[in-house]
Amino acid sequence: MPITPFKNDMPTDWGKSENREALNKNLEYVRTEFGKEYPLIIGGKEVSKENKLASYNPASHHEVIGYVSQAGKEDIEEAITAAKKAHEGWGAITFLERARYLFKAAKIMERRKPELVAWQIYEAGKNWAEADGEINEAIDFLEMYARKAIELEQGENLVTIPGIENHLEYKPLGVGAVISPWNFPLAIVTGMTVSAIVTGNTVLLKPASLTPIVAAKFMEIMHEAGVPDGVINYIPGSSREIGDDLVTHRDINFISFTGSMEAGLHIDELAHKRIPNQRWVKRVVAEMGGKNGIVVDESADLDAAADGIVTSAFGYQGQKCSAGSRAIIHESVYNEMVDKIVERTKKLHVGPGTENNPIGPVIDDKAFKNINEYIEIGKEEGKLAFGGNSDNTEGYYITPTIFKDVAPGSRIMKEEIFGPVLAICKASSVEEGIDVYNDTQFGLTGALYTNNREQISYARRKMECGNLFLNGKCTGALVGIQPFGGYYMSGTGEKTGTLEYLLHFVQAKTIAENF
Ligand SMILES: NC(=O)c1ccc[n+]([C@@H]2O[C@H](COP(=O)([O-])OP(=O)(O)OC[C@H]3O[C@@H](n4cnc5c(N)ncnc54)[C@H](O)[C@@H]3O)[C@@H](O)[C@H]2O)c1
Ligand SMILES: N[C@@H](CCC=O)C(=O)O
Repeated sequence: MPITPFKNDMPTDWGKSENREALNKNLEYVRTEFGKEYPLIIGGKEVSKENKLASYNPASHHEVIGYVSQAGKEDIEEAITAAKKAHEGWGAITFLERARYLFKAAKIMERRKPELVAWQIYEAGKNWAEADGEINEAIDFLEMYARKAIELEQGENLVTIPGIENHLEYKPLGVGAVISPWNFPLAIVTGMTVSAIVTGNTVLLKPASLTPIVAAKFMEIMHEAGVPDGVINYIPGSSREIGDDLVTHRDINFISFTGSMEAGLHIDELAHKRIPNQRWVKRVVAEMGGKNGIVVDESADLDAAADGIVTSAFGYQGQKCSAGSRAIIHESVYNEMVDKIVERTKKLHVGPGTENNPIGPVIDDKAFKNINEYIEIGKEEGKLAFGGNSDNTEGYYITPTIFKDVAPGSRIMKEEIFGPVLAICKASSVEEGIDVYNDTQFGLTGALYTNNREQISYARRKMECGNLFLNGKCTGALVGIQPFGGYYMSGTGEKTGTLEYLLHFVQAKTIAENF
């Protein structure tokens, strides 16, 4: 079967009654699965532990979604042994053979989409579109990495000289750790894991403790796709208990991490400490946080800019690494823009994702407290223009909150809040606005709204971020269309979904045969 060109998976049309019915049926079905236990999976075997962690519904925090066995140090050893064994066969087959498992998994995911959307809604607190978009992204990663891996098969075209056959081929690194965040519990788990395995490596997957059940669903899909035992070992557990052992283990050759800057830097530092009998310099891929922003010029389409700002700031409650938590607005349209932003935000209803509310709960009690602390800081640093209320009696709800007249260097303009909080400040020109935009440690996503061509060219050169959007929102990058990944303290890596990203997980070997 010839492999067709890559195409992005399409969002579900919720206007169609059959799609709404399928989701409602699955919301009911998934509910009947609440409270189940999920074991570790090591070398294909289920390992149930006494130490279990409950995963809760953030929209209704007395509800347990399920219980997940927690890996201890001994399980890390077992999983590494299983992964090493599995690597003997998996690392030896071709890229094309491995890619076929990804194509198969993409089809299974597509078939199970309404169920996966339902799990996301319950465990991650997403609404329908956010949950659906994540399944699209996971499918896109499977389809894209499969195709990119096939490109690696032929190696590199080398200069030829008579009498010698020269060849460059790509070899896997061996066993690695995949450490994922909670906010994209399917898409990022899928992207990180399959990029590592399609290149011939075997992995230990440590999902985030807040969303391990969606990751268990990913494991089911990869199993159904026929991925051999031991290629992906599922080892949820406390990062405090097992994190350092995993990262420093002599036989872990690479760590693919996505999460906060703090954890990423800790892992990066630890991974590069010398260890006895070291055979590898570990590779660390660390995709980290952001403090993204949108700059608006007086020439911009102000309605489009207000739409973009509100969607970027409050989509998934601002819990995206790409969230646009700052708006930097030209002084001549400042008041008008603030009004437009507030007016749109007022219409965002807060409530559970099951009912498809635009704003759902934040992920847990810790996030709820942290975001509320930032709201208190915001009251000192700016003027509250909207929101500022929260209620955690049933779920962890925070109204989308807007601060205006915030000074450029203030904390809410520089620190990642990871919640529904938008800081707005004034600039006297786009150039000044871009300077303010650039004034953070991060460099993940950014946007400029303007109708001035010179400013567009200026932003192309000067806005320091991995993903720049011109006259568009700064969230929702699509695989293959806007390959994703940041500058500075936002990440070390190449863009996700690309051939270069796959090169993180291989080493090149040249072979010269003289005739
Ligand atoms: N750049 C990106 O592509 C991207 C994508 C999604 C999320 N993020 C970032 O992730 C963060 C939110 O996710 P989070 O709260 O899950 O992040 P986090 O750093 O708390 O946790 C991420 C993962 O790392 C593990 N971990 C934490 N400390 C560890 C340690 N010492 N050793 C080993 N593992 C450890 C966690 O258990 C979890 O699995 C935000 O900062 C967000 O911006 C970035
Ligand atoms: N890739 C996603 C963000 C992932 C991080 O949380 C976006 O583009 O919005």
